[in-house]
Amino acid sequence: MMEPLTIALSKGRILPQTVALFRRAGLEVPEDLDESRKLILPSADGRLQFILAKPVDVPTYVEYGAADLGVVGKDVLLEARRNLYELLDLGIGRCRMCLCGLPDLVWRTHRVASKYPHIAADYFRDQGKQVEVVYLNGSVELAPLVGLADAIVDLVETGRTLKENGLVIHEVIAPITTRMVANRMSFRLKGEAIDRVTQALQRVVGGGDSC
Ligand SMILES: Nc1ncnc2c1ncn2[C@@H]1O[C@H](COP(=O)(O)OP(=O)(O)OP(=O)(O)O)[C@@H](O)[C@H]1O
Ligand SMILES: O=P(O)(O)OC[C@H]1O[C@H](OP(=O)(O)OP(=O)(O)O)[C@H](O)[C@@H]1O
Repeated sequence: MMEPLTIALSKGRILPQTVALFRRAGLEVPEDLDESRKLILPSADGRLQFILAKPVDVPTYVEYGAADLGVVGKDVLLEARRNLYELLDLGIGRCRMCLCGLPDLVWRTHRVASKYPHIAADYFRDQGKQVEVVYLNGSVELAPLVGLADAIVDLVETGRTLKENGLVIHEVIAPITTRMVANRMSFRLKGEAIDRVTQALQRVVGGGDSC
C-alpha cells in the first residue's frame, strides 16, 4: 500500500465548503471530519490523510512537508509568503482584501490596523505612503472608531461588519478565494497522487482556475 497523501485543511469558516467540494469531486472524506475533535483523519480507502489546522498554520505544515497539500485562503498565503506551489483556485471563501475607514478618511495618527501586517505594509509601500501598521488579531473594524488607527486593511465579504460600524471601503487591494497549495518536494515525488486530487477538484470548481 502506498503512503497516503497528507492534506492540511483549514479549520473554521471554510471547512464545511472544503469538505463539500472534496465530496463532489469524488474524493473520500471521513464521515465525521467536521464534527470530530480528531486532528488526523485517514480516508477509508487509505489514499488520503487529512490534518486539521488553524488557517494561518496551513502554509507552515505544507512548506515543511508535514502535509503534501494544503487548502487555505489567498489572504493567508499573501501574508505568510511561504515557498509553496499554488495549484488550484477552489472558488470558495470568496471575499476581498480592502483598505477601509470612516467615509471621510483623514490621516491623523498615520496608523493602519490589520491582521495582515505584510499585506498592509506592501500596499502602502507600493503607494509610496508612510504609515505605521499596527497588528491586531481580530475585530479590526474597532480600531478607526476609537482612534487606534486612521484606517484598516481587512477582509470584506458581505460588507455587513463595515456597515454596522459606519465604515466604508476606500480601495479594493486584492480579490481573495481559497487555494490548494503543494509542498515543492511532494509535487515532484508524489506527482501522480497529487494530479489525481487536483484534476478531480478542477472538474468541480465553479469558475475556479488552475494556477
Ligand atoms: N467574511 C470573511 N471573513 C474572513 N475570512 C473570510 C471571509 N470570507 C471568506 N474568508 C476566508 O476564510 C478563511 C478562514 O477564515 P476564518 O475566520 O475561519 O479563520 P481565521 O481568520 O483564522 O479565524 P480565527 O482567527 O477566528 O480562528 C480566511 O482566511 C479567508 O480566506
Ligand atoms: O463583510 P462581512 O461579511 O461582514 O465579513 C467581514 C468580516 O469577517 C471577518 O471577521 P471574522 O468574522 O473572521 O471575525 P474577526 O474580526 O474576529 O477576525 C473579517 O475580518 C471582517 O471583520
